[in-house]
Amino acid sequence: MQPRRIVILGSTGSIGTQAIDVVDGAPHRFEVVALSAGGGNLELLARQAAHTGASAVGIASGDPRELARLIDEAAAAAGRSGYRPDIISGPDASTRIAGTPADVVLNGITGSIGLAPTLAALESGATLALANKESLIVGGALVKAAAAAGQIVPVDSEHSAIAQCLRSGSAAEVDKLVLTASGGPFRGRTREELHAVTPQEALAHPTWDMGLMVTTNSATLVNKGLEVIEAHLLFDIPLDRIDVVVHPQSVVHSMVQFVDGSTIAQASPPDMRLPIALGLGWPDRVAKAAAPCDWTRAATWTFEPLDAAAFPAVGLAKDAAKQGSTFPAVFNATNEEAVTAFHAGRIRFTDIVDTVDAVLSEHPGSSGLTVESVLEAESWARARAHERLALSSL
Ligand SMILES: NC(=O)C1=CN([C@@H]2O[C@H](COP(=O)(O)OP(=O)(O)OC[C@H]3O[C@@H](n4cnc5c(N)ncnc54)[C@H](OP(=O)(O)O)[C@@H]3O)[C@@H](O)[C@H]2O)C=CC1
Ligand SMILES: CC(=O)[C@@H](O)[C@H](O)COP(=O)(O)O
Ligand SMILES: [Mn+2]
Repeated sequence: MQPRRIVILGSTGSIGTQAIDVVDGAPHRFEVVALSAGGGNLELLARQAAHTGASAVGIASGDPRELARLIDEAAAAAGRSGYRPDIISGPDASTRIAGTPADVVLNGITGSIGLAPTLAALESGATLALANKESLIVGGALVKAAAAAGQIVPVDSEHSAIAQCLRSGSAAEVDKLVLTASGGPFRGRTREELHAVTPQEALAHPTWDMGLMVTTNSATLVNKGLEVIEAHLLFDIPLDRIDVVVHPQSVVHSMVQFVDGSTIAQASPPDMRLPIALGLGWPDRVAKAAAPCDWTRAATWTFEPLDAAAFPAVGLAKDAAKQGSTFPAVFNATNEEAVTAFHAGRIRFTDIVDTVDAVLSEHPGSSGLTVESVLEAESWARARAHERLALSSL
């Protein structure tokens, strides 16, 4: 059997680098044909290109001649002298790279900037292994309409877990989806105790090592809010039948409760290489993608309710999804701006979700959902967030 041709968007990030690990571990199953990144780490991208032999490499910003020079250097060091991939540069580089002929496109870009690449990957006919949850959430019905049945395979750990649990029952037998949340680094704190937490503390995730945006979103529980919308869109389950439970160990990645009272859960130590490998190989598993649970050692798994007073983000996200149209895009875009302001030291931690709440409550909505209306709502939300954040003080 020929190896599957894989495109990796966001190859220099947490998801992207782990995807290359997965490919390295199963060279008979996968080959990388194209890579893209933002351009913030040209050295790493050049080494990845020389290592994988990808035929095309894209960057959103940065000097393409410098990238070519670094690739030459990295290729010589890797014993691949003369290797010269096509280099594509500019804001639409990942969208163009997403159209490279391939079997699977992994979207590991951060943020709603991933929407156009997601749509381009779907248009190409390849399977879309989706880590970039934001593109599905902001694009909503647009992304779903662009996807053939089964064309989107979730990589997000909770949704990969649910997809695995759903193999044991039909959609009509599902009572509830139950998403687990680690609770983040501030689990157990009151709202008052959250005001003064620092960016450094927010980035100390208890169980996962991830990029800055998703790690911060885990600390505010915005990530879980986004994931409830993501589950609703991926699995067509109504929002009021999607619950969140706090599970600090991050070993049970989510569960499906069936109508007869049975619950099927997926468990494995927290390691994204498992859902990435399943996303690339779907529906087949990749042997030894990650270490399994060690059943010879004592272990305790705990579950507790979410404290919605201290962490209102999940409720806000559900409300935004119920309002529909461009509300989820406004939720996400405002959050992206507020997280950036928090890490720049301009606002307090609790201002992040308060700003999302305030901007959502001002949003007039949009009569239809098109790429243009999403982009317009996002730029309205980003501008409105900036106005509000300028008024916030530490
Ligand atoms: N990390 C994880 O374990 C998990 C992540 N996810 C989701 O996966 C996505 C990626 O997360 P993560 O890997 O942590 O993020 P990182 O911040 O680690 O990586 C983001 C990647 O996106 C690239 N990028 C940034 N801007 C652009 C752009 N304009 N065009 C193309 N590429 C761009 C970056 O390139 P560069 O930095 O080189 O400029 C980098 O390669 C997010 O949606 C996240 O929510 C979901 C579940 C788990
Ligand atoms: C690994 C993964 O899928 C992340 O999205 C994870 O869910 C973050 O953990 P919490 O949001 O549960 O803290
Ligand atoms: Mn997740």
